[in-house]
Amino acid sequence: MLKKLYYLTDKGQKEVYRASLWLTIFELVTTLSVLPIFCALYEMLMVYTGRKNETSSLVLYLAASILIVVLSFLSYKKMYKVKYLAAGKENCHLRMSVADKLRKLPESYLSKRDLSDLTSTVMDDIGTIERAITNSVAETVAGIASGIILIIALLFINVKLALCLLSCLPLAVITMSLSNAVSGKTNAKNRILKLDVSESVQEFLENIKSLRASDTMHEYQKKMDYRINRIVPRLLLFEFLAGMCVSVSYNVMRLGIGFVVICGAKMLSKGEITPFVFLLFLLMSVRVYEPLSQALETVGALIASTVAAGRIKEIMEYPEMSGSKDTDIKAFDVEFKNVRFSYDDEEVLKDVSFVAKQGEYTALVGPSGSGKSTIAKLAARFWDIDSGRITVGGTDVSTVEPEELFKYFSIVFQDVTLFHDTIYNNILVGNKNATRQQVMKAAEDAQCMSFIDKIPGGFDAVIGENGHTLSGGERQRLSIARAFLKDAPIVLLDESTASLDPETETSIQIALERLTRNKTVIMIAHRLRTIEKCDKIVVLDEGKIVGCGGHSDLMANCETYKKMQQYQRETDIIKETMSEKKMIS
Ligand SMILES: Nc1ncnc2c1ncn2[C@@H]1O[C@H](COP(=O)(O)OP(=O)(O)OP(=O)(O)O)[C@@H](O)[C@H]1O
Repeated sequence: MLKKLYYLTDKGQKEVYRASLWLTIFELVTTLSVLPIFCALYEMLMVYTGRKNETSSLVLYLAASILIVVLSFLSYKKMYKVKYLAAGKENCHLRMSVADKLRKLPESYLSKRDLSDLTSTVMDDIGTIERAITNSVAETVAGIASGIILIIALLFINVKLALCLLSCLPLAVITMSLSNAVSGKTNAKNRILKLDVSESVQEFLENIKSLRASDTMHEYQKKMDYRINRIVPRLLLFEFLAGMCVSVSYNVMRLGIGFVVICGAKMLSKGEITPFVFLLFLLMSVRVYEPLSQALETVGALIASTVAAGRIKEIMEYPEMSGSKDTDIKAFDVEFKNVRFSYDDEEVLKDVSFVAKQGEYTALVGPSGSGKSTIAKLAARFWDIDSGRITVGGTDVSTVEPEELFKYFSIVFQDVTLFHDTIYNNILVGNKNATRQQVMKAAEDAQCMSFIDKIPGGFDAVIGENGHTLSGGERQRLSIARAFLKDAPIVLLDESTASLDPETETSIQIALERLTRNKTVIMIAHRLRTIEKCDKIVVLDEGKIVGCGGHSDLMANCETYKKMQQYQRETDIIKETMSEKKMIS
């Protein structure tokens, strides 16, 4: 059961149960530890009141006490070791499993989930599960088990007194269950609010430059303060209510001790029980509640951990994009046949059909939002399509495992993702088996050396989170270097030279020509100048293909393309006029 709930390994589950067993032994031994002292005191009292002649068993009680102390130490040590080792290992295993699963999930899932939300699941929810394994599971199991064993023992000694002791237990359990149910729901709501706060902080940090530039920093901070302040009273109320319910149920449960005192005194006066039994019950009543209170307390944390486990479950059970790993694609024409695709409910590609041939350049052009980047991503199976077929060398991409398919693609997107690592390792992402020489050659081909040479540390310089120490053009060149290193047969270029100055752009274009020779190239470019020589230009408008052919064909037959060319010329004239004015002034 635990294994299913917390995604434990077989070994992890066994270890948690072992820890629970050792803790139960510890609880029972701790409870028993008062017995030899009690018996010794009772015997001394008997001698003092003249009911017995001498204290014959004191040495025996002393030996029992020592044995109990040793047993209690050993069982606690064993429990501690097993529990913390298991929790550490399982935590590590779960994080790796979630990361592995996220890697296999389709973009359709990842794009729906907010980054803070996913981070919170990977960090906080797994942390909650680790705490549940470390602090709650063994405590709850041991609390309930040792509580039941002690109650059974007391029932054997005297049923009536034992029932007096337990009389308030159902009420305490109901109070605690209610509190747990309420705090479970409140906790879920609080998490949403906490997430909202962390999202707003993240958004603030990411957009700090834009906020400064637009002079809206103060207003934004006010909104953020509001979001943070909104959550504080809720959290305080939650803590207060949870604490109150716990203390009410403790006290309700402890009312049973009062009943034992009243009922026991009456029974003693009537001679129904001996003073020994009465005193034993008084002593045990206090002890019997310890494990039960502990179980009631930790069961709340366990319930809270099931919410976290539910979120992990959602990720772990989300269907992966499956497919064969044993594909041997030999030809690399990329073909779209009657492809329809929607993000959520909105259809963004409507019956798209075209072939990007191996050894040719196929350009995708069209107004912003017409679906160019979506087509490029679908070719590499970032999403699965609604209907139609996308094939690479005749193999339907939906039958190929995404990571296997990815081997055939080199991709340079507009939004470059870099890692907080060295320049060298960032290029190595393209092909982790490449030699240092190959990495350096790729960097040279992508025109990276001009800036790498100037950075202290060169290839081994760390470039910060997402390469924030580099300019847009430098980041883009690193991503092109990765593509060079990968040298895959299909190349997707999405505005790959958009952030480069004209001089670097020209030299990269030359290098890209070398990279893409004899390959299937699908390129997206807003500047039509860069695609006029392409073998095929696919013109898109609102998700439909409205023209397909060479530049001169399209100039003759495609209105959308003609209009785009006209806009491009007008933009070029405006730019030229502006730069002339700049030079004159
Ligand atoms: N992850 C997403 N979730 C929902 N809708 C999306 C997503 N990505 C893109 N879209 C929408 O799909 C449509 C096509 O987007 P796409 O990025 O493919 O267009 P594009 O032609 O490449 O645009 P641009 O030239 O501006 O980059 C747009 O309406 C866009 O808002």
